Amino acid sequence: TACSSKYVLSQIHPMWQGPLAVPGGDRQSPIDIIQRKSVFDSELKPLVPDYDPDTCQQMWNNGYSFLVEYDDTTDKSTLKGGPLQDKFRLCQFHFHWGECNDWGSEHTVDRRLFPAELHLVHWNSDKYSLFEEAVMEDNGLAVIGVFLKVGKRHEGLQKLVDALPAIRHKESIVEFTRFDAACLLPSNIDDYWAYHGSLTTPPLTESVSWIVMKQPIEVSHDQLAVFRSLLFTSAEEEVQKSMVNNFRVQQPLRGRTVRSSFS
Ligand SMILES: N=Nc1ccc(S(N)(=O)=O)cc1
Ligand SMILES: [Zn+2]
Repeated sequence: TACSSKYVLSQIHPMWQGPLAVPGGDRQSPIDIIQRKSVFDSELKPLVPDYDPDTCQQMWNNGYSFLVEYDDTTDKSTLKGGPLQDKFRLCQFHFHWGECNDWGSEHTVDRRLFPAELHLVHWNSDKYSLFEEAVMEDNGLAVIGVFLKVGKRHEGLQKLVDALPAIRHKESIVEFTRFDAACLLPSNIDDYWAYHGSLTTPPLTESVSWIVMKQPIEVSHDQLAVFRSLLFTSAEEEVQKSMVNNFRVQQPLRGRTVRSSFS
């Protein structure tokens, strides 16, 4: 298959015929993180995620990825610390992945691609009252990126994998409760890179404080295969398209500095 050869992703996947770069955008995401060019910042504090599993509500297929959505009407599931000055509320998490294990992540580390990447999306509840407001503002959002690599089965992920067949098609939704998003974080959350960037899907707004974990989490080959059983297309459409390669290509750094919390 294309995955066996080192075939360059020359064709732009249908979903990316949209605006590949935002005109005038000079802090777009994702990026390649060049380790030797990142700058250690001793001021970076430990991250403090504090997630309440009771705020987990539903899981749905939005035609780009699948989202696990949290009740963000109160400060029950929050993130603070790290590079952040304010308190941020967890609103959803989702993933990006490839058609095979050779690629799929959005960020890369020294050009290394991972088979998938988790994004935990939070908005600044000290400054704004809705995600929709925060998404337009500088430092309105904080997204934690976690790389997935193929290895042992991830027990916490399995509850989520078991629910995926119920949302195969675009716009399908299923109740999904009592899920602790913290179980998807790596054991070491003190080592991360921090930089200012954007959403990686439309509206591509430059409002994100990115926090990319150094340590990947391990998931099994079979768990990733279930991600690939999802569809971009709704039940009504004649031609069904597998939901794979739902990642954006790396964007120019444009002079930004990537800070590291570790030396
Ligand atoms: N419209 N909401 C969005 C939220 C997060 C992201 S991402 N992939 O940057 O975390 C993209 C869009
Ligand atoms: Zn994402």
